[in-house]
Amino acid sequence: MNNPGQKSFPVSWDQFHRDSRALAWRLTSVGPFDAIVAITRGGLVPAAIVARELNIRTIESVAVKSYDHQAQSAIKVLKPISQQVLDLAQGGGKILIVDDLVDTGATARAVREMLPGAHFATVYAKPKGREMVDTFITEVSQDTWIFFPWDMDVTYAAPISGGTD
Ligand SMILES: O=P(O)(O)OC[C@H]1O[C@H](OP(=O)(O)OP(=O)(O)O)[C@H](O)[C@@H]1O
Ligand SMILES: Nc1nc2[nH]cnc2c(=O)[nH]1
Ligand SMILES: [Mg+2]
Repeated sequence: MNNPGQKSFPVSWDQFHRDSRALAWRLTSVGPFDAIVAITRGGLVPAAIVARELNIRTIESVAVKSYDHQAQSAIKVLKPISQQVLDLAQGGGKILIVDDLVDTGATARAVREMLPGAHFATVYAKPKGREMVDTFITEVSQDTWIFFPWDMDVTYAAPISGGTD
């Protein structure tokens, strides 16, 4: 659930797929890329969609945890980027880092430090973190909580005019 006073922006699977495809389209003018690094867990789904669209077969993950539910805590690197992908970047390979969203930018900053020359892309961006991202599709306000389709279920909605059916 979102915090009181916070707006919510629920995203369906269809919309997420469309927005991730739009991100892939935008990235066609930046690539080609030799590898994708997905920031788990939220970056895994857009990374798969972008990889399919841009025909990228080398996909690495980095596990960074910055939130317990909606409370932000210190950044923890639970799984670093493999030496193979770091070597690829060192040797001049073009790396694309993908995440679902940037909020404060703390996660993006931490991963950018691991791969300074990489291109950083997210589907959604909030103003505080926008500067950390090279390419994104949709900006939402800082006081909005984005609900992703994998965090939601189909449920009853009361009529706009009130009542129960
Ligand atoms: O810009 P920031 O303020 O750092 O927030 C953005 C990060 O927060 C969420 O991940 P989270 O750490 O909640 O983990 P998850 O991807 O496993 O849900 C989201 O997927 C981003 O990775
Ligand atoms: N699901 C979700 N995770 C986040 N992590 C940081 N901001 C957000 C957000 O708006 N939605
Ligand atoms: Mg994440």
